[in-house]
Amino acid sequence: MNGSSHAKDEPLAPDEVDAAFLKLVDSRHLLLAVSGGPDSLALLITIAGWLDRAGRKPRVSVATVDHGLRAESAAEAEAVARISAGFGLAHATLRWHGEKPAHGIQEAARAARYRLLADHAAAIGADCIATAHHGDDQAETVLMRLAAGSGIAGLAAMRPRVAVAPSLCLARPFIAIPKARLAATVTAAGLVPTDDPSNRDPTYARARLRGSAARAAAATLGLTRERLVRLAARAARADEALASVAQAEAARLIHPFAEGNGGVEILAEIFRLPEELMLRVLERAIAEAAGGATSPTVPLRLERLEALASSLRRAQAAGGTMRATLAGMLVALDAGGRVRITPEPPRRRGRRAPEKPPTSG
Ligand SMILES: Nc1ncnc2c1ncn2[C@@H]1O[C@H](COP(=O)(O)OP(=O)(O)OP(=O)(O)O)[C@@H](O)[C@H]1O
Repeated sequence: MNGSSHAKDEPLAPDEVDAAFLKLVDSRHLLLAVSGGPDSLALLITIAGWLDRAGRKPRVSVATVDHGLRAESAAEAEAVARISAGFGLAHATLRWHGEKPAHGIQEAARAARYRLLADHAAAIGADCIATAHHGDDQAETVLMRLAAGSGIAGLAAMRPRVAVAPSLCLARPFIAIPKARLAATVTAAGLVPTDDPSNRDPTYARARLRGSAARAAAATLGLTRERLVRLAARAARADEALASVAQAEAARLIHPFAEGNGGVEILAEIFRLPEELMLRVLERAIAEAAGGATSPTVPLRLERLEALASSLRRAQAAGGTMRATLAGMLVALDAGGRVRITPEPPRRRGRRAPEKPPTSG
């Protein structure tokens, strides 16, 4: 599936397509996110072929988001609508009507795009959105995460399939497939994709990384797309295993804090866990204390979590107590080694103190 045994400009073969869509067979209704660019047109073309071959066929619909940022965008959405109709697939154009910010337009457009797609999925009863993120996107993401010194979860980069809401998943069937193979698939089908000039704008981080300097540096180190994609898959595998053990440990060690106002208590056994599991249980406890969530919803910076965990360990080893704040939560270690996490009391107006570093006592 990494395309290594295929020429780089070879269209996707049916068995590669079937392997890519394997994780989507249990979906009831798929919503394809198709911009009209080469990657997502390949998604449209190959899924149509796959539907002809597949035993169990999910219902498939298509949507194009018209961000209204370029003069051609309406015509591009119409072109996708026509191609979809040619394959017998329902298509909707979703327009971004909200206020457009002067700065950070790409980020705002992206957030609007995912919101419009999720709302449309709910409206038509789709249980999964499929995008055409590919191996080149994945390799870039892994490179950025490496450069940022990310942990295992970060190095796993974009997952082939994730739950984004209780009844909605986001699937990326092409995540291990080179971009050139997608373009070749579109060309072989005789279709002409649209060209989005913002993909080459050097002011955007992702596009910047596509710059020749970064690619050359990565190639010198042997960081090929194929290897980076493989690293992400292996990191995802390790991350899933760690997440499932962490979930079991969290269920065992985290309990509601009876006296408090929605806080939680972690049993002292947390200090016997390996560091990585301790961090994950701590993160989950903070998320639960923050909103009763069963999975972490508060994105915490790994460095801050690591600093908190090491302060807690030091204080516990010395038999002391400790208080610290993190992400609006008060974290308190008692002399018995229990860690209680409660929402920080509201600060007095006009006296917003900087977040306190951990203090041990
Ligand atoms: N206007 C659009 N309408 C529908 N789907 C889109 C649109 N733009 C992008 N997509 C979907 O999102 C995928 C990724 O697109 P792109 O690489 O441009 O996203 P991005 O801006 O880099 O952000 P991210 O990768 O985080 O989604 C595309 O392959 C396509 O499936």
